Amino acid sequence: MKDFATLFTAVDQTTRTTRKVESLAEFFRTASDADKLWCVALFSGRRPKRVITTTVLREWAAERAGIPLWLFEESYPIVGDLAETIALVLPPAAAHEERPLSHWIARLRELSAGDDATRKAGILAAWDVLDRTERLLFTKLLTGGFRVGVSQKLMTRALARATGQDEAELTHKLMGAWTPETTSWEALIEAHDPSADLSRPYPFYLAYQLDDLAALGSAADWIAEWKWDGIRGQLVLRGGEHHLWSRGEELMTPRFPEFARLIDYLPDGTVIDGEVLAFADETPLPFNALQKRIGRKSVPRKLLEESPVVLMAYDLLEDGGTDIRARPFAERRARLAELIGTIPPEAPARLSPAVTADSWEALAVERETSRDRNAEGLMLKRADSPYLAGRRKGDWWKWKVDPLVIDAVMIYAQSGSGRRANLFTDFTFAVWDGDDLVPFTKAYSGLTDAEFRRITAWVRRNTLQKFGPVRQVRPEHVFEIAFEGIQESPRHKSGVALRFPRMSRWRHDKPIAEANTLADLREMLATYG
Ligand SMILES: Nc1ncnc2c1ncn2[C@@H]1O[C@H](COP(=O)(O)OP(=O)(O)OP(=O)(O)O)[C@@H](O)[C@H]1O
Repeated sequence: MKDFATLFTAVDQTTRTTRKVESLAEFFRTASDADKLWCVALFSGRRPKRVITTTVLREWAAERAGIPLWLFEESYPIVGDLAETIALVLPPAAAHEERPLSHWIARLRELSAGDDATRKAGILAAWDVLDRTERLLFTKLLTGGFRVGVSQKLMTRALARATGQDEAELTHKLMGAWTPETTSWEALIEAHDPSADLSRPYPFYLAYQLDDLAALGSAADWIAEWKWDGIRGQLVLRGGEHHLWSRGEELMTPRFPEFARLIDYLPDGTVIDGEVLAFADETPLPFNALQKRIGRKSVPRKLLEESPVVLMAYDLLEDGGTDIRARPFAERRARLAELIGTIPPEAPARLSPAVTADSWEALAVERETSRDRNAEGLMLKRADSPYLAGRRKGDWWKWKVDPLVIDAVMIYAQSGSGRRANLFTDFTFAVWDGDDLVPFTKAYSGLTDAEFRRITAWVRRNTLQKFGPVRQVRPEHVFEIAFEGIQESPRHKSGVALRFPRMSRWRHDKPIAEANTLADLREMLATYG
């Protein structure tokens, strides 16, 4: 795994995006197909299952290093990373065995099937023949944690460079339910038979916050819709099956079993983009109703009755098995209206209606009624635009009524006091600045008691380091932080201070790479500060 270790060191030691892309592209040009496939998998969040708990691993590492456990425990906070601590305390390897990355991952799988004694012997034997960086990587993979400062987007850019394929096309190929166990490099990247994974979604198109209405030109070139307060979903109907994807590339199908009925009404080869919305008596319900159904794997009957959902459909990406994303939005929408028009009202799909007004002023008046409809404002979409991949400025704008929210990553947690002393309730949040997470606010309130209990259990299992009462946690969860105002502040590292920040939503649907950036905060400061 020497070449993968070299790649890891190269991307770990630079913050420069161009260098990272070059190193990754070099790996993709030279490694074997099996190793390239695993590299893509690891950098797109598809990690092998955890083989062993970190507690047991610490004991074995201390034992192998010939040091008492307390000394290992003392070293860990100084190094800051468990796999790195282990790599440092172990005695130098007696021999070196050069095997590819895919070999060591296959070995992990064998070990996870064995009993404790087999695992221990296998892990110690591996540590004995790997050099320091290779051990670090092997150990990271053992504990199921492989986090490096390389986003999926960067990895895809490097892959595009190495293969000569189009980046957006590759983004699409890498989506879906594949794992290195279920596919090959040839099938995934080179041959790419679309029927190989019938569930594969298209990359979601994401919007920007509207900053300058005047720059949009004539209102006649735009289609406005309500910005629904639900969760984004892409419904894929192919091969007689249905799949519902979240924008975080998570399959939500079992959580929303009611959408199975749509197979009876919509033709095979239909892919719809829309909002999953709690909905009763032809009226959207507040987000709370939907919240109850998020974060559970399956849904009891009672909840299905209490919180019924619809797919508020707003775009058609595939029609009769043909990718129609390049067609103008107005045309895709007209076809979507035709399809939805054939569905009886008891089936859970509606067309997101256009909000019509003959000028921006008239539309602004309509927008003021958003809250009464349980909508968050308006979405403006250019009528002749194609459906693009990812967040691109120009064709989709969010025009919210309450724009002061930011999606941030939780990085520190502290327990509360009094009644809440046994719960973690005080959190520090960060936004991205390049590849770094920069803390910018604390928040204490806004979650339900059940959510506080859940996050508390998670914090206990995912503490990276303790600083007195404060725990640094694995950056894994995104929360929407709502606030009343934003000001410049030289006292804060981020340069901004928020008024009355609170957690307005746990964004289970967002991966951390999608959290907001320091640049977004600064833009808010310029507009609302
Ligand atoms: N009519 C609509 N058309 C498109 N997106 C809509 C619509 N109504 C609600 N949405 C939601 O708005 C989101 C678009 O905003 P954006 O792409 O920035 O995602 P986001 O960061 O999740 O937005 P937010 O945090 O504001 O909900 C979509 O992901 C979708 O869930």
